Amino acid sequence: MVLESACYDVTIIGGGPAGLYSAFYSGMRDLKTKVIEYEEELGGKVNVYKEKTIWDVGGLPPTTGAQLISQLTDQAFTFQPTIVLGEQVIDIKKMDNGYFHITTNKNRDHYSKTIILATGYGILKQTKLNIPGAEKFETTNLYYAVKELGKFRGKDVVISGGGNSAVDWANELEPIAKSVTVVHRRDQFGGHEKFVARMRNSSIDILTPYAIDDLESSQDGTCCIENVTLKHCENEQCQFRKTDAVIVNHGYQPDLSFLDHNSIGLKVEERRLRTSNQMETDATGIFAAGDISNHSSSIPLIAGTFTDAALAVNAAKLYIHPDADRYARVSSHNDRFKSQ
Ligand SMILES: Cc1cc2nc3c(=O)[nH]c(=O)nc-3n(C[C@H](O)[C@H](O)[C@H](O)COP(=O)(O)OP(=O)(O)OC[C@H]3O[C@@H](n4cnc5c(N)ncnc54)[C@H](O)[C@@H]3O)c2cc1C
Repeated sequence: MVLESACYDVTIIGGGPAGLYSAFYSGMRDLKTKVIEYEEELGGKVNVYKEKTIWDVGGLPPTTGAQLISQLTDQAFTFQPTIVLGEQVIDIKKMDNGYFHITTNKNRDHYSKTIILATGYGILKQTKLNIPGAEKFETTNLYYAVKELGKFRGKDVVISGGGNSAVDWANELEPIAKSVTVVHRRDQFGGHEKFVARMRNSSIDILTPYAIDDLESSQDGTCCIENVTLKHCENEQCQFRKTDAVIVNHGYQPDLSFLDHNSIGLKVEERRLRTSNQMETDATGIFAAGDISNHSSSIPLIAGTFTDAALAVNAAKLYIHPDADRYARVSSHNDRFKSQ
């Protein structure tokens, strides 16, 4: 028997942009709210690009990832939700009274009338370089994320990868590094056309179709990479680069295993959850927002998470209180702000 006082109206799983905005919006709708996040910090994927400039959130001047996290977190705390950090949700069950029982890897139990899944593509593990012994350089000059741009000032940097991240980091580093070489298996790059064009028209040395084949350690006993061997993917000819830092952006292997084996009817298709345009999943009482949600208008960008979050919270409100207003009122008319 679960005490009503231990039960939340809404439990949001994931503390990235979708989860943080859901927490704010849920407070606006006067719902008792909890956020459960696996990492020890809020912000979701934005934590991997804290120093990158984000240009495409409406109404915000170009903002760093760190600033965006700070502002989203402040906003999420407006109505004092309960925040649980460092816990991975591993199971969700529906109880006889219709409430949800959520279990985490810390053997803790959480109870909720509704759930908003804001897990992104899941817990992210970076795809590592497939070269024996590469891991020993991770404490020196092999990077899977750029947390501090200043570290690369005046350095010869090799970036491996051809997606958004590789292109963005190449452009961000070009003005401050001594040299930037981008190595990619294909001739085509992902990301916004404008940023790919900027990379191609800069001093960045682009090598395609090449891949890193070997890392050579320095002789001074510091366990740093000093040279990289780059192999042509078709004719296998090699090029060599002296380097101070290697950045690898080969994407992520996401862990969404708790949804793969769920007993409540959630359907995962290509690592995303099928949702209606009101953010309902296939399991009644469970809604989704952000990158995890797959609906006809979904867009895997920060701006898209905000609309999803508002829709998911409104749907959760109606699920608990069918007579409630369908939408929250304009924020300046919202009763909750009269006391702020
Ligand atoms: C390098 C890079 C650059 C980007 N640049 C931009 C940009 O410039 N502009 C833009 O609009 N978008 C950008 N994006 C995309 C943007 O970051 C995502 O669209 C956004 O973060 C999605 O937010 P989300 O809350 O849905 O998911 P996420 O940010 O992925 O957050 C999900 C959270 O859920 C947690 N979680 C997952 N599973 C569990 C579990 N079982 N239990 C507990 N917690 C769990 C995760 O730890 C994570 O913190 C970029 C993405 C990357 C990778």
